[in-house]
Amino acid sequence: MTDDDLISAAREAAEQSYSPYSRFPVGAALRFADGSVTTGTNIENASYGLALCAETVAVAKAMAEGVRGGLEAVAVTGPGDMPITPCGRCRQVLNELAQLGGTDPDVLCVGPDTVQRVKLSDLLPHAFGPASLT
Ligand SMILES: O=c1ccn([C@H]2C[C@H](O)[C@@H](CO)O2)c(=O)[nH]1
Repeated sequence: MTDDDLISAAREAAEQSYSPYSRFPVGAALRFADGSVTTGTNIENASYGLALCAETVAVAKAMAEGVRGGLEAVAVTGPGDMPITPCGRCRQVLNELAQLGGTDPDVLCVGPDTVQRVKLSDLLPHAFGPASLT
């Protein structure tokens, strides 16, 4: 699974977006050390503030299947002209899984023509996480 494959998986996930309110479909794909990939997309709600972001859905799917570590890379895609960077809540949710497994994943923020690669620790420096509670 190359980075391009991961980006394709995120774009494919966005095709299932339920975003009738924002009309802003987002896709996320998580790649793990064993080569497996878990995807997510944003799921909105008539009570607007209850929207679930694509990255959060992907992390929840993976953890509900028992995954607790090995997060190596994350790709996030959106419909706009700019690369999508995970929102603050999603950074925190991604950090939980990353810190649990002792990894600092690459986050591929995907735009129409460009991909910005950043470390999660650069998106969320000085993170509060499970290690903070020990
Ligand atoms: O990192 C982000 C930022 C936003 N969204 C979704 C939430 C909402 O459904 C839509 C517009 O904000 O995009 C995500 O899925 N991930």
